[in-house]
Formats: sequence, structure tokens, C-alpha cells
Amino acid sequence: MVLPDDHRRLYQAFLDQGLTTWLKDLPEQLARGLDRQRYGDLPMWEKAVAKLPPLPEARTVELDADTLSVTLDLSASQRRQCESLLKKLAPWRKGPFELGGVFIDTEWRSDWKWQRVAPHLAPLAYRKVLDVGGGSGYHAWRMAGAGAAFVLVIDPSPRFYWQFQAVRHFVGNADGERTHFLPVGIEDVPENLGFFDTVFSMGVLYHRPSPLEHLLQLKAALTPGGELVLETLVVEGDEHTVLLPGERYAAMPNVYFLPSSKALCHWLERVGFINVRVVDEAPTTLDEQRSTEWMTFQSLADFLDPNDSSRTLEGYPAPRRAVFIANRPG
Ligand SMILES: Nc1ncnc2c1ncn2[C@@H]1O[C@H](C[S@+](CC[C@H]([NH3+])C(=O)[O-])CC(=O)[O-])[C@@H](O)[C@H]1O
Repeated sequence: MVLPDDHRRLYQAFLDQGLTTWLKDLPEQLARGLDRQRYGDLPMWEKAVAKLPPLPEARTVELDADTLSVTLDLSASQRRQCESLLKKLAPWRKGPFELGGVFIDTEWRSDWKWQRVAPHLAPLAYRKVLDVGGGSGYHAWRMAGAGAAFVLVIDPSPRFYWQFQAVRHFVGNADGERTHFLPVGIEDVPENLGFFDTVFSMGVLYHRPSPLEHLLQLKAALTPGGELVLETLVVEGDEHTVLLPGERYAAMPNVYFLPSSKALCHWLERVGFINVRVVDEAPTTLDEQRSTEWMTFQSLADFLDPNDSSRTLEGYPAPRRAVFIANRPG
């Protein structure tokens, strides 16, 4: 069997990291995560990435910048070809990227989230990092740009897998070798892994029907003493305040628990984290999440009450997000 390059790199990275218990699950996890029967558009995404032109070795890669950029000498027709292939992977939600002169203006200014998170992190240099629900991989590249030794994104969306592979094609081997994407969910991480120095879970907790179980899974993936970085939707209130919305919250299905930041600190302590702290809390602005040429569907402005932007369409408090840092005891 001939393995595609992206799979081979993933296997090799797991071997190099000594992740041998997980390695044996990879063939089944990759087959399931990229199952053409389940995801009808998958062959189109795969083809779009395969058709990206081979790129010259000479390139300038800036991973540690708000717009993740790869500067290359491309002809105007190559640039147009890249733009139309990258558009086939739309909607692009997490970014921004500038790849070979093509600016991908994503729905989210993910750089703003990174600016809120980054100053509070234990330095990422030489760390092994897991980004749970990492979307297109934008934040993972920022983590690699901050010097992490090994960054693994897990996200069950095959579209985001192919967006990641498209960006990886531009980033190239020299800067790309430390960052990987496995198309699975947190529930597919082997139990009691105890491996990662830093685990990020950003924008995922409110999608989990059992939030304490999610926190326990994150803790189990961390090495003793490792750092959890948790970002999620919160509401205002005391340590007993939690909102469980109805079928939809800001038009999103599958939204479960929105605690106050005090309540979430309490949950983190109850499941055994230490050094729990809130490092940022702020409402999400209409400039941070909006429709663009690369995400043409409705966005936050359409999901708020047109007469009162402090409320969602359903009458709940408008999105407000907080960042938490905590440690697994050593
Ligand atoms: N079971 C699961 N396990 C892991 N990931 C999941 C699961 N279910 C859904 N996801 C993934 O979790 C991500 C949530 S977005 C956050 C992106 C980034 N982190 C950000 O902070 O901008 C939400 C937001 O827009 O904030 C999506 O990419 C899902 O595919």
C-alpha cells in the first residue's frame, strides 16, 4: 500500500514521539475521519489540494505573525490557480492566512484570540502541544511559531483537515515538520495518555454535552504538571450560574453548558486541576466574527437580536468568551 505523504508524516511523527499506544489506532482513525462515504465533498477537497502547483523551495514563512504568511515567487496565473483551488475548500473560518500572495480573509480574526491567550502561556518552546478542536490549524501554526517541538491538532472536521493540508503545502517541509493534524475528536485520544506539556481546548467545551468529562479527558492527555488552556463561552454570574440554552444558541445547534467564569473555575478545581485562573474575559465583537469573501454564509451580526445586540436571536446573553489556565498536579 502506498501511503499519502500527509499520512506518512503523521505515522513518523507518532513514532518519533514514542506515541506507540496511539500509533496502532491511526490507520482506523484516519480511515474513519476521511471516509468518502460519510463526507460527500471530501474527494473535491482532496483533489483541490492535490492540484496546488509544486512550489519553489525558496520561500519566507512567517508563523509567528498575525497573518500567517508564506511569501513565494509565483506567476500571476499560478496565483490565480491557487486562489481558485483554495476557494474550493471554503468556508474558511479560522485564520487569516496569506499564501503565495492570496489573502484568505477568514470569518474569524483568530489572531485576536491568540493575542488574548499568548501572553499568559508557559513558554511553548520545546513543548509537546495538543490543540483540541483546532479548526484549520491557524492556532497550531502560531504554537509552532512560538517554538513548540511537536504540535498535534485534533478536529473531526475533514474540511479542516484539507484546509490544514493546503496551508501545509505552502509552509513546506522545513517549517512544517513539527505540526500535524489528525481528523478525530477528543473522545478518540487514548485514555490516560499523560503526554502533552500543554493542551489547548478553545471553542469546544460548550459543544460537549458532558463538560466535566471533557475537562477530565483534557487532564488525562496532559503530563503531570502540564498546562491546560481552556477558552469557552461564558455568562455573567456567580459560581452557581450556568446557562443551558434550548435547541439553538446564537443560531448554533449543539450548544450545551455556558457557565460563569467563577463556576468554570469551580468545575476545573472539582476535577482536580490546580493553579486555576481566568486570564481574559470579554464579549465577542462583530469585528472578530463576520462574513467575508471566504465565508459567505451568515455570521455573528445575523445571530444577534436586531434591536438589542446584547442578546442573541433567541434572547440569551450575547456571546462572551473567557480564557482559563490551569495545571494538572505534578
Ligand atoms: N468531539 C470533538 N473533539 C474535538 N473537536 C471537536 C469535537 N467536536 C467538534 N470539534 C471541533 O471544535 C471546533 C470548534 S470551533 C473552535 C476552533 C478553534 N479552536 C478556535 O478557538 O478558534 C468553535 C468556534 O467557532 O469557536 C470545530 O473546528 C469543530 O470541528
